[in-house]
Amino acid sequence: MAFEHYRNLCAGSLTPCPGMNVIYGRNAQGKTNLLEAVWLFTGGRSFRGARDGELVAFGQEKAALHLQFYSEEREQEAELTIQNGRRSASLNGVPKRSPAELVGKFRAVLFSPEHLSLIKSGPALRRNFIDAALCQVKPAYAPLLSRYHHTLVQRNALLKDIPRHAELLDTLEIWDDRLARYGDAVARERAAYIQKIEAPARELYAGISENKEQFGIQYQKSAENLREALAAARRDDLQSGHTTVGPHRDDLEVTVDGVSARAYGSQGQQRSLVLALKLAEADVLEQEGGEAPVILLDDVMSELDAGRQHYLLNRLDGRQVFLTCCEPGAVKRLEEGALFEVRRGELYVPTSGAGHGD
Ligand SMILES: Nc1ncnc2c1ncn2[C@@H]1O[C@H](COP(=O)(O)OP(=O)(O)OP(=O)(O)O)[C@@H](O)[C@H]1O
Repeated sequence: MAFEHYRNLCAGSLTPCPGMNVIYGRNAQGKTNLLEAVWLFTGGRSFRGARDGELVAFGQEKAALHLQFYSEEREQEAELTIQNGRRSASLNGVPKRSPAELVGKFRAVLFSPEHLSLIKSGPALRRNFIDAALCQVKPAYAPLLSRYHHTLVQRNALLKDIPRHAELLDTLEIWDDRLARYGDAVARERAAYIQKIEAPARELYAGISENKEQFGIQYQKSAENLREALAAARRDDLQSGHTTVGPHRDDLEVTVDGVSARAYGSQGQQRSLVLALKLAEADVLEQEGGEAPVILLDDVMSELDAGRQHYLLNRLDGRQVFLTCCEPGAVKRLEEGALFEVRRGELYVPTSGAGHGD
């Protein structure tokens, strides 16, 4: 992996080992920037919600990233450049029309402290958890989801225009049909993914929690038949100026012993559930894609107690992991990994560590 003028990372490269790669350093040195750069090769956007233009180092015009990876049983390489507020990509020397065309090529699972509030946060984070995973499991899902969101934006604009232009009311039918078609497909894919993830997540949760609690997970649709629900909600939608039913309002319900983990789960239970869901995401990605995804753990170890840290590291044995932390000595076993220190945007390989790189 090589980078140039990416956020505070000036110019350098990282040669990781196939197992645990520990990227450590003090706060605000560039550790997360490095993981974010790796994540961009999944074809998605910055996991911090940054605009593309914000990824270019202050005072520079262009950022460049290069990644060599093994996928589809061969060595591949991808390049990303960010210039004029836009990302562009190439794969094995061939320019792509959009970076989204990289989706499904290089696959990764990201686990960061924000995910720890997955159970108790609002539904948007839970929908995002499903969508981010599903885009990689099934690359055709990404354009479907973006068609749904595009149609939703159009319908909402129309809902706001109709009170001033009554003649537009007839066109609402067309948008309802389109939204229902894409929306039903989005909800179907999400529900199928949740079904797939349930068994591995249940097994993982049993392993982490070491007791016999029953784990359950269910995709909750805001409407069974979206076309009918849109018609029924039309008056409300026209009044509020936005669409009140559809997959953008759906949620994910996680239960322990039959009761909502969000409403009743302890903080410990919620953390174990998130850990189980994230590890299950990696298992499903591997099952479906035939290859193990790369695991990106951003600053998550310090948020987990010793038992959960131990479980996580054991379960990830044999996978390629990139983990950021402030102090590798604080977590048992991390010092056995390849160590990379980040200091003010520069990458160093400590001479006493087991790490290697350039
Ligand atoms: N476009 C940019 N150009 C230059 N520097 C940037 C840019 N965007 C962010 N930074 C700098 O990157 C640094 C933050 O890096 P990063 O988020 O990777 O920190 P970190 O090492 O993960 O720290 P922590 O342990 O606190 O999470 C900040 O100093 C910030 O000012």
